[in-house]
Amino acid sequence: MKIAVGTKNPAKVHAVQEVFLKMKATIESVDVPSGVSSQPFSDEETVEGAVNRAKAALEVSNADLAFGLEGGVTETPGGLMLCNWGALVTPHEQVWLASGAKIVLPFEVASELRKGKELGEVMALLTDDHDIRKKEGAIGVFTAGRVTRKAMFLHIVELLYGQYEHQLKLWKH
Ligand SMILES: O=P(O)(O)OP(=O)(O)OP(=O)(O)OC[C@H]1O[C@@H](n2cnc3c(O)ncnc32)[C@H](O)[C@@H]1O
Ligand SMILES: [Mg+2]
Repeated sequence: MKIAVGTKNPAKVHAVQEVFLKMKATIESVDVPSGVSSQPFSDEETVEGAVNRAKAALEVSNADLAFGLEGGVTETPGGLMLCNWGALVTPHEQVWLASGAKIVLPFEVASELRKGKELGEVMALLTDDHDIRKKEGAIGVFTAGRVTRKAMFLHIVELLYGQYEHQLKLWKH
């Protein structure tokens, strides 16, 4: 089985690799456009980015399954929240969706984003680590390392592949 993932970001690629570790699968990571702004600002825009990435990854790789994973933020009554979405697409044009855990961003971080800065930039300045988005990410920093960006995406990939497996079981009956 060949699986594609529409990003080169190791926090996302490693999440997919870990889920398929015990299966005979080859994972191909491909750099594809999200087709949305570099800092998505709603659940709708973030999920659209995930679907675009998955479809583009499938197209360039000819894989059996393709994942698109996208990070963004969304305004809520409790404040600006981190939001993450994943999409799984098949060559039969089926699409499954799943979202990740959400936390409210600290006010200072939220206000920088509302001024138009990207979360990646803000987090790089805050942590003095240019590559923080490829490592524990904002969610890791603000949860004292308990839930890293990879762990959060791993959960999304499990939710996606689990839905696909459930569908396969129904077809066999
Ligand atoms: O290479 P890609 O796959 O694009 O990986 P990315 O880190 O840019 O991730 P997204 O495009 O999905 O995220 C959209 C924006 O939010 C930033 N971002 C999202 N989650 C983050 C996190 O946990 N820590 C730091 N930056 C994050 C990211 O740098 C972008 O500016
Ligand atoms: Mg990006």
